[in-house]
Amino acid sequence: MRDLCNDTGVLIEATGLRLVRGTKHLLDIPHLRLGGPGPTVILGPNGAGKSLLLRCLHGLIRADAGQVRQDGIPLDGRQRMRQAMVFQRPVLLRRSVAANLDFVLRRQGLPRAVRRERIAELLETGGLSGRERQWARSLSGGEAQRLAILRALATEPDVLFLDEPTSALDPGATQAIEALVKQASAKGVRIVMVTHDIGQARRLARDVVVMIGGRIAEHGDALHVFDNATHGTVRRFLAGDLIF
Ligand SMILES: Nc1ncnc2c1ncn2[C@@H]1O[C@H](COP(=O)(O)OP(=O)(O)OP(=O)(O)O)[C@@H](O)[C@H]1O
Repeated sequence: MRDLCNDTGVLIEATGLRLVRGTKHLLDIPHLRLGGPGPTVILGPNGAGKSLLLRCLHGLIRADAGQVRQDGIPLDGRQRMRQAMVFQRPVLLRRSVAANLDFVLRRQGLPRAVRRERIAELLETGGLSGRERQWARSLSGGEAQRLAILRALATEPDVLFLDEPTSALDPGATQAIEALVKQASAKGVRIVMVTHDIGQARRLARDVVVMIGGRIAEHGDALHVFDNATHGTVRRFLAGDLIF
Protein backbone atom coordinates (compact mmCIF):
# COMPACT_ATOMS: atom_id res chain seq x y z
CA MET A 1 0.00 0.00 0.00
CA ARG A 2 1.22 3.51 -0.79
CA ASP A 3 2.26 5.79 2.04
CA LEU A 4 -0.68 8.18 2.27
CA CYS A 5 1.46 11.08 3.49
CA ASN A 6 4.58 10.59 1.39
CA ASP A 7 4.46 13.79 -0.59
CA THR A 8 4.81 17.45 0.00
CA GLY A 9 1.61 19.44 0.39
CA VAL A 10 -0.63 20.28 3.27
CA LEU A 11 -0.69 17.86 6.15
CA ILE A 12 -3.74 17.88 8.39
CA GLU A 13 -3.58 15.89 11.59
CA ALA A 14 -6.15 15.32 14.28
CA THR A 15 -5.12 13.77 17.56
CA GLY A 16 -7.25 12.68 20.50
CA LEU A 17 -10.33 14.32 18.96
CA ARG A 18 -13.40 13.80 21.12
CA LEU A 19 -16.83 15.35 20.91
CA VAL A 20 -19.44 14.36 23.48
CA ARG A 21 -23.03 15.55 23.82
CA GLY A 22 -24.79 14.21 26.91
CA THR A 23 -23.93 10.56 27.06
CA LYS A 24 -23.32 10.30 23.32
CA HIS A 25 -19.76 10.11 21.97
CA LEU A 26 -20.21 11.82 18.63
CA LEU A 27 -16.54 11.72 17.70
CA ASP A 28 -13.71 9.64 19.07
CA ILE A 29 -10.68 9.88 16.84
CA PRO A 30 -7.34 9.00 18.40
CA HIS A 31 -5.34 9.88 15.31
CA LEU A 32 -6.03 10.92 11.74
CA ARG A 33 -3.38 12.03 9.31
CA LEU A 34 -4.38 13.46 5.94
CA GLY A 35 -1.54 14.31 3.61
CA GLY A 36 -0.17 13.76 0.14
CA PRO A 37 -1.84 14.55 -3.16
CA GLY A 38 -5.28 13.61 -4.38
CA PRO A 39 -8.68 13.88 -2.79
CA THR A 40 -9.53 12.28 0.54
CA VAL A 41 -13.12 11.04 0.62
CA ILE A 42 -14.92 10.51 3.92
CA LEU A 43 -17.64 7.86 3.69
CA GLY A 44 -20.01 6.33 6.19
CA PRO A 45 -23.67 5.78 7.02
CA ASN A 46 -26.01 8.55 8.24
CA GLY A 47 -25.02 9.92 11.61
CA ALA A 48 -21.52 8.42 11.49
CA GLY A 49 -19.96 11.80 12.28
CA LYS A 50 -18.65 12.73 8.83
CA SER A 51 -19.89 16.32 8.87
CA LEU A 52 -18.82 16.83 12.47
CA LEU A 53 -15.32 15.63 11.61
CA LEU A 54 -15.14 17.98 8.62
CA ARG A 55 -16.32 20.89 10.79
CA CYS A 56 -13.71 20.09 13.43
CA LEU A 57 -10.95 19.91 10.79
CA HIS A 58 -12.07 23.33 9.51
CA GLY A 59 -12.34 24.78 13.00
CA LEU A 60 -16.09 25.44 12.78
CA ILE A 61 -16.62 23.24 15.83
CA ARG A 62 -14.30 23.03 18.75
CA ALA A 63 -13.91 19.46 19.98
CA ASP A 64 -14.17 18.75 23.71
CA ALA A 65 -10.69 17.25 23.61
CA GLY A 66 -7.87 16.86 21.15
CA GLN A 67 -6.22 19.01 18.58
CA VAL A 68 -6.20 19.68 14.86
CA ARG A 69 -2.90 20.71 13.31
CA GLN A 70 -2.12 21.93 9.83
CA ASP A 71 1.48 21.42 8.77
CA GLY A 72 2.28 20.87 12.42
CA ILE A 73 0.72 24.15 13.57
CA PRO A 74 -2.39 24.12 15.77
CA LEU A 75 -5.39 25.34 13.77
CA ASP A 76 -5.76 29.06 14.38
CA GLY A 77 -7.21 31.96 12.43
CA ARG A 78 -4.17 32.15 10.21
CA GLN A 79 -4.20 28.43 9.40
CA ARG A 80 -7.94 28.60 8.74
CA MET A 81 -7.34 31.34 6.16
CA ARG A 82 -5.61 28.64 4.12
CA GLN A 83 -8.79 26.57 4.13
CA ALA A 84 -12.19 26.91 2.47
CA MET A 85 -15.40 24.93 2.86
CA VAL A 86 -18.41 24.29 0.66
CA PHE A 87 -21.63 22.89 2.09
CA GLN A 88 -24.31 20.55 0.78
CA ARG A 89 -26.55 23.52 -0.01
CA PRO A 90 -24.64 26.34 -1.68
CA VAL A 91 -24.69 29.53 0.34
CA LEU A 92 -24.71 32.39 -2.15
CA LEU A 93 -25.06 36.12 -1.72
CA ARG A 94 -28.18 37.83 -3.07
CA ARG A 95 -26.11 39.40 -5.80
CA SER A 96 -25.00 38.62 -9.33
CA VAL A 97 -22.74 35.68 -10.18
CA ALA A 98 -19.80 38.07 -10.71
CA ALA A 99 -20.48 39.92 -7.44
CA ASN A 100 -20.36 36.64 -5.52
CA LEU A 101 -16.83 36.08 -6.80
CA ASP A 102 -15.84 39.73 -6.55
CA PHE A 103 -16.77 39.68 -2.85
CA VAL A 104 -13.84 37.39 -2.03
CA LEU A 105 -11.45 38.84 -4.61
CA ARG A 106 -11.88 42.35 -3.15
CA ARG A 107 -10.75 41.04 0.21
CA GLN A 108 -7.47 40.08 -1.45
CA GLY A 109 -6.99 43.75 -2.36
CA LEU A 110 -6.81 43.04 -6.10
CA PRO A 111 -7.35 45.96 -8.48
CA ARG A 112 -10.59 46.03 -10.40
CA ALA A 113 -9.12 45.03 -13.79
CA VAL A 114 -7.36 42.03 -12.26
CA ARG A 115 -10.55 41.01 -10.45
CA ARG A 116 -12.51 41.16 -13.67
CA GLU A 117 -9.95 38.95 -15.39
CA ARG A 118 -9.96 36.50 -12.48
CA ILE A 119 -13.75 36.33 -12.51
CA ALA A 120 -13.75 35.50 -16.23
CA GLU A 121 -11.11 32.79 -15.66
CA LEU A 122 -13.01 31.28 -12.75
CA LEU A 123 -16.29 31.24 -14.64
CA GLU A 124 -14.62 29.55 -17.59
CA THR A 125 -13.16 26.91 -15.27
CA GLY A 126 -16.65 26.19 -13.92
CA GLY A 127 -18.41 26.25 -17.29
CA LEU A 128 -20.27 29.45 -16.36
CA SER A 129 -18.73 31.85 -18.88
CA GLY A 130 -21.03 34.71 -19.82
CA ARG A 131 -23.14 34.38 -16.66
CA GLU A 132 -21.49 37.32 -14.85
CA ARG A 133 -24.67 39.39 -14.63
CA GLN A 134 -27.09 36.58 -13.81
CA TRP A 135 -28.66 36.74 -10.36
CA ALA A 136 -26.85 34.02 -8.37
CA ARG A 137 -30.07 32.85 -6.73
CA SER A 138 -31.55 32.13 -10.17
CA LEU A 139 -28.90 29.52 -11.03
CA SER A 140 -29.85 25.84 -11.14
CA GLY A 141 -28.77 23.70 -8.19
CA GLY A 142 -25.73 22.36 -10.04
CA GLU A 143 -24.70 25.80 -11.33
CA ALA A 144 -25.12 27.31 -7.88
CA GLN A 145 -22.91 24.62 -6.36
CA ARG A 146 -20.29 25.20 -9.05
CA LEU A 147 -20.35 28.91 -8.24
CA ALA A 148 -19.97 28.14 -4.52
CA ILE A 149 -16.93 25.98 -5.31
CA LEU A 150 -15.48 28.64 -7.64
CA ARG A 151 -15.92 31.24 -4.90
CA ALA A 152 -14.11 28.95 -2.47
CA LEU A 153 -11.32 28.44 -5.03
CA ALA A 154 -11.10 32.21 -5.58
CA THR A 155 -9.64 32.45 -2.08
CA GLU A 156 -6.77 30.24 -3.35
CA PRO A 157 -7.06 27.81 -0.47
CA ASP A 158 -4.50 25.11 0.24
CA VAL A 159 -7.31 22.93 1.58
CA LEU A 160 -10.90 22.68 0.34
CA PHE A 161 -13.47 20.87 2.49
CA LEU A 162 -16.58 19.72 0.65
CA ASP A 163 -19.58 18.42 2.59
CA GLU A 164 -21.74 16.31 0.26
CA PRO A 165 -21.56 18.84 -2.57
CA THR A 166 -23.49 16.69 -5.05
CA SER A 167 -26.09 15.00 -2.85
CA ALA A 168 -28.98 16.94 -4.39
CA LEU A 169 -27.73 16.86 -7.98
CA ASP A 170 -28.41 14.73 -11.05
CA PRO A 171 -25.63 12.77 -12.82
CA GLY A 172 -24.80 15.55 -15.31
CA ALA A 173 -24.48 18.20 -12.62
CA THR A 174 -22.54 15.76 -10.45
CA GLN A 175 -20.10 15.09 -13.28
CA ALA A 176 -19.47 18.85 -13.69
CA ILE A 177 -18.72 19.21 -9.97
CA GLU A 178 -16.44 16.16 -10.01
CA ALA A 179 -14.53 17.65 -12.96
CA LEU A 180 -14.06 20.87 -10.98
CA VAL A 181 -12.88 18.95 -7.94
CA LYS A 182 -10.41 16.89 -10.01
CA GLN A 183 -9.06 20.03 -11.66
CA ALA A 184 -8.57 21.78 -8.31
CA SER A 185 -6.89 18.69 -6.92
CA ALA A 186 -4.56 18.47 -9.93
CA LYS A 187 -3.56 22.08 -9.28
CA GLY A 188 -2.53 21.14 -5.75
CA VAL A 189 -5.58 22.06 -3.66
CA ARG A 190 -5.93 19.47 -0.89
CA ILE A 191 -9.49 18.16 -1.19
CA VAL A 192 -11.26 16.57 1.76
CA MET A 193 -14.78 15.58 0.78
CA VAL A 194 -17.72 13.91 2.50
CA THR A 195 -20.06 11.89 0.31
CA HIS A 196 -22.68 9.18 0.57
CA ASP A 197 -21.97 8.12 -2.96
CA ILE A 198 -19.66 5.11 -3.03
CA GLY A 199 -19.37 5.37 -6.82
CA GLN A 200 -18.20 8.96 -6.41
CA ALA A 201 -15.62 7.86 -3.87
CA ARG A 202 -14.34 5.28 -6.35
CA ARG A 203 -14.15 7.93 -9.07
CA LEU A 204 -12.42 10.61 -7.02
CA ALA A 205 -10.64 9.32 -3.98
CA ARG A 206 -6.97 8.71 -3.55
CA ASP A 207 -7.59 7.76 0.05
CA VAL A 208 -10.80 6.88 1.83
CA VAL A 209 -11.80 7.36 5.45
CA VAL A 210 -14.77 5.22 6.49
CA MET A 211 -16.54 6.33 9.66
CA ILE A 212 -18.87 4.23 11.75
CA GLY A 213 -20.41 5.54 14.98
CA GLY A 214 -18.09 8.54 15.37
CA ARG A 215 -14.95 6.47 14.90
CA ILE A 216 -12.69 5.82 11.97
CA ALA A 217 -13.25 2.22 11.01
CA GLU A 218 -10.91 2.24 8.00
CA HIS A 219 -8.50 4.71 6.45
CA GLY A 220 -6.31 3.86 3.52
CA ASP A 221 -5.55 4.01 -0.14
CA ALA A 222 -8.90 3.94 -1.96
CA LEU A 223 -8.21 0.81 -3.98
CA HIS A 224 -6.99 -0.99 -0.90
CA VAL A 225 -10.01 -0.02 1.23
CA PHE A 226 -12.52 -0.96 -1.48
CA ASP A 227 -10.93 -4.33 -2.10
CA ASN A 228 -9.57 -5.30 1.30
CA ALA A 229 -11.58 -3.59 4.04
CA THR A 230 -11.15 -5.68 7.17
CA HIS A 231 -13.89 -4.12 9.30
CA GLY A 232 -17.06 -6.22 8.86
CA THR A 233 -19.53 -3.30 8.89
CA VAL A 234 -17.34 -1.35 6.46
CA ARG A 235 -17.26 -4.31 4.08
CA ARG A 236 -21.07 -4.51 4.20
CA PHE A 237 -21.40 -0.73 3.79
CA LEU A 238 -19.09 -0.67 0.78
CA ALA A 239 -20.96 -3.63 -0.71
CA GLY A 240 -24.13 -1.52 -0.60
CA ASP A 241 -25.87 -3.11 2.41
CA LEU A 242 -28.16 -0.84 4.42
CA ILE A 243 -26.29 0.08 7.59
CA PHE A 244 -28.11 1.91 10.38
N1 LIG B 1 -24.97 19.86 18.09
C1 LIG B 1 -25.26 18.58 18.25
N2 LIG B 1 -25.76 18.11 19.41
C2 LIG B 1 -26.05 16.81 19.55
N3 LIG B 1 -25.88 15.88 18.60
C3 LIG B 1 -25.39 16.29 17.44
C4 LIG B 1 -25.04 17.63 17.19
N4 LIG B 1 -24.57 17.74 15.93
C5 LIG B 1 -24.62 16.49 15.41
N5 LIG B 1 -25.10 15.63 16.31
C6 LIG B 1 -25.28 14.17 16.12
O1 LIG B 1 -24.01 13.64 15.80
C7 LIG B 1 -24.15 12.53 14.93
C8 LIG B 1 -23.23 12.73 13.74
O2 LIG B 1 -23.71 13.81 12.96
P1 LIG B 1 -23.10 14.17 11.52
O3 LIG B 1 -23.93 15.26 10.96
O4 LIG B 1 -21.65 14.40 11.65
O5 LIG B 1 -23.35 12.80 10.75
P2 LIG B 1 -23.03 12.45 9.24
O6 LIG B 1 -22.17 11.25 9.24
O7 LIG B 1 -22.54 13.65 8.53
O8 LIG B 1 -24.49 12.05 8.76
P3 LIG B 1 -25.29 12.33 7.41
O9 LIG B 1 -24.69 11.42 6.41
O10 LIG B 1 -26.69 11.95 7.75
O11 LIG B 1 -25.15 13.79 7.06
C9 LIG B 1 -25.64 12.47 14.57
O12 LIG B 1 -26.22 11.47 15.35
C10 LIG B 1 -26.16 13.83 14.94
O13 LIG B 1 -27.51 13.77 15.35
